[in-house]
Amino acid sequence: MLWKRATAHMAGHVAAADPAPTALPDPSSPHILFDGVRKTYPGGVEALQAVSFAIPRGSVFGIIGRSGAGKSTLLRAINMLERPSGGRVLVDGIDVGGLGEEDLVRLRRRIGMIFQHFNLLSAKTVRENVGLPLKVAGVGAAEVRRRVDELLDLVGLADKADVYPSKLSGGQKQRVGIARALVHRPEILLCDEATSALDPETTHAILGLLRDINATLGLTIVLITHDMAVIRAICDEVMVLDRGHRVEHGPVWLVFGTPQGDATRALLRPLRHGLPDDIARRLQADPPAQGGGQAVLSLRFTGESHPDGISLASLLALAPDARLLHGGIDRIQGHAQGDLVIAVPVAAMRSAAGSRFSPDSWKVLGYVADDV
Ligand SMILES: Nc1ncnc2c1ncn2[C@@H]1O[C@H](COP(=O)(O)OP(=O)(O)OP(=O)(O)O)[C@@H](O)[C@H]1O
Repeated sequence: MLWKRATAHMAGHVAAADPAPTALPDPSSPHILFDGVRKTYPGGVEALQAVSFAIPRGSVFGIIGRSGAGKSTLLRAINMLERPSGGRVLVDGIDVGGLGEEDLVRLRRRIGMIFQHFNLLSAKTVRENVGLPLKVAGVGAAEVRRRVDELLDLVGLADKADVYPSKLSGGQKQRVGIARALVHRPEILLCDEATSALDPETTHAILGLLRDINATLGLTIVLITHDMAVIRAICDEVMVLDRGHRVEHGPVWLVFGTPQGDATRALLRPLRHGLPDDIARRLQADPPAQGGGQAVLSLRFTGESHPDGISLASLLALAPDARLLHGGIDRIQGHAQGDLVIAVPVAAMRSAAGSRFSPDSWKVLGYVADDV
C-alpha cells in the first residue's frame, strides 16, 4: 500500500535501480523492531543496554534522551551504520544485521536519512545535490531530472534548483536534505537532530513538512532529539532513552501527562508551568498566624480525567475567590493537559478541599500573607 501511495503521489514509475519489495508487508506488524539491542564501543562504553521496542508502520516515532544517552547509536543501528554488539534490529521482519553487502545497499535505499548539519556538497547546486544518489545508482539523466523536479516541488524549493548551498538559509538547506533523502522513495526516514541547528520558526516549518510527508507518502519517520517540544509537535509515540536504557515508551500525550522516570521529568521540565520565581520567594510553609492570607495551589491535569478540557465553572466551584496566577493547558493528541497555579484565600480552603472538582493531582505549595 505504501508503494502505491508514494507512487501515486509522485506520479511516476519506479526506476530500475529502485529496490522492489517482493511482498507487501502486514500493515499491523511493527515496521521496525529492536530486540535486546546492545552496543559496547571499544574502550568499554555501554551505549545501549538490551533495548527492546517496536516502531509502528507509518508512525512518526520520537527517540529522546539527554546528551550521550545513546540516541544516535540507536538510530544508526536501523540502517546498520552502527552495528550492534548484541540483539537484533528487524525491518519488516528481516534481521538487518544478517544482510550481505548487496542487500545492505538495497536496505539503505529504503531508508532515507537527514542530519543536523545537512551534509550538502558545497560545489554542487541544489539540483545536483538531490540528484546525486540517483546518478550513483545508475538512473538515466532524464529520469533524474524528472524525479528531482518532483521532489523540489514537494519541499517547496522549485525556484532554487540551480542555486548553490551557500546561498540558502538553514531551513532551505534542510529542505534540500529532505528532498535528497527521498530520492529512492524510501519507506523509512531517519532524522538525526534535523532541527537542532534551526531557529524556532524554521523548526516549526520543517516539522510541518515532515508531518506532511508522513501523511502524504505514508513513510515511517524516526527522529532523535533532546527537545520535548519537537516530540510534542509531530510525534505519535515517544521512547525515552537514558544511559543506554529504554526508560519509557508510549503515546506522546500519556508520556507527557504521566511521566514515570526522573529522566523523562527532567526533559519535560522546560515545558511545564512551575511556580514563578517572584511567588516562590514570598512563599511560607504555614498560613499567617494573624489569619487571612492566600494558599498557593498547584493543579495538575494529566489528560486522563478531563481529556476534553478543564471546565471553568468547576474551577470557580473550587473557590469563588480563586485566582489563576500562572499555568497552561495544552491539547496533545486530543487530551487536554497541563498545570495551573492558583491562589485561594486560606479561609476558603476547607470548601476547596471538599469540592467535587478534582484535578488529577493537586498540592498546596505554600502560603503568602497578602494578595499575590
Ligand atoms: N565511536 C565511538 N567510540 C566510543 N564511544 C562512543 C562512540 N560513539 C559514541 N560513543 C559513546 O556512546 C555513548 C552514546 O553516544 P550517542 O552518540 O549514541 O549518544 P546521543 O544520545 O546521540 O548523544 P548526543 O545527544 O550528545 O548526540 C556516549 O557515551 C558516547 O560518548
